[in-house]
Amino acid sequence: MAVDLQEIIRAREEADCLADEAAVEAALARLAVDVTARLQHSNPLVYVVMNGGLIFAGRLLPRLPFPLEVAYLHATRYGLATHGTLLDWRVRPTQDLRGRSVLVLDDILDEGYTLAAIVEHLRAEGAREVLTAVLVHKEHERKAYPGMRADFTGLDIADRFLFGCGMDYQGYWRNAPAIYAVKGL
Ligand SMILES: O=P(O)(O)OC[C@H]1O[C@H](OP(=O)(O)OP(=O)(O)O)[C@H](O)[C@@H]1O
Ligand SMILES: Nc1nc2[nH]cnc2c(=O)[nH]1
Repeated sequence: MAVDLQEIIRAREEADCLADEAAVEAALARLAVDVTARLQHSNPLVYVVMNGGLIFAGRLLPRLPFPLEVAYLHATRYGLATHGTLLDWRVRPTQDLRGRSVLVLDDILDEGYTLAAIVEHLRAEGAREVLTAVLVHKEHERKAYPGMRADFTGLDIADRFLFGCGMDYQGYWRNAPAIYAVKGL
């Protein structure tokens, strides 16, 4: 079905801004300090979770002043919907992970099933340790397991349907530099 671009533009205009550009920048700066302290001597392999992790990784990685390698994997469970279903692996990791420190970067930990499945897979492939970093932790009690959090979190944000900073609305607005909630969702 063709996308109604006017509706996409209206969604952005009517959205609530829950974290402005300054808040996102400050969160990235904090994350960079914490990730550096933890991983600067670990020669990590950094996995970007496509598509949502793309913008987060592009903004965080240049702030990390130590040697690291970057790779990507692609797993999705939302598609264009606002509710998640089964995880669909589109590109699995291909690197040799045995003995490696791995850092997974994604835009959001919502219910956490995506990150939980990715971490389980990377561990099964022999990674020495798997750490996770997300720009956004969504505040609710429906996590894959109680109290689930990433190892590094940029911002805790309300239980709304979000877009911007890598998160999409109907496939659009991943490019928005701040974090918005769709009106009514
Ligand atoms: O914590 P969860 O409830 O599992 O949801 C989080 C996942 O949902 C989004 O991906 P999505 O499936 O929308 O694919 P995308 O990255 O291509 O947008 C997001 O990028 C995370 O990977
Ligand atoms: N765009 C977007 N993707 C998600 N995946 C899981 N939660 C969200 C969300 O709030 N927004």
